[in-house]
Amino acid sequence: MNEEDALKILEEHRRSIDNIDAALIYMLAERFKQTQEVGRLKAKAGLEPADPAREARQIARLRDLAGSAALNPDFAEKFLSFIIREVIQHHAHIAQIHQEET
Ligand SMILES: C=C(O[C@@H]1C=C(C(=O)O)C=C[C@H]1O)C(=O)O
Repeated sequence: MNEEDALKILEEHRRSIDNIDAALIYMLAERFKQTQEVGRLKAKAGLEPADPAREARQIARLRDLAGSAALNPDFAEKFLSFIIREVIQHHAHIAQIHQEET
């Protein structure tokens, strides 16, 4: 294959990759909207920011889904754990603000 043809194909792949990246950003934004609400709810009710039992269930489920989607389950776990760590930090921050206000 010559370079010109290869560059055309590369461009098509990259257009699709850009669409997927945009979808990921929108999906993450929606997820964080929900988790921020959960953080406020937990702060008001005095619940802990983290719920390790729920996380274990989510990780087991996503590892399973990853396996059937031909995605590396270790990567799926790392990715979800990274997001959850960030969410828990947000929850701890929301709880701290709530405590200072009451
Ligand atoms: C969102 C929650 O809070 C935390 C964050 C989670 C998540 O981002 O999915 C899951 C469990 C909790 O550690 C929750 O309890 O549902």
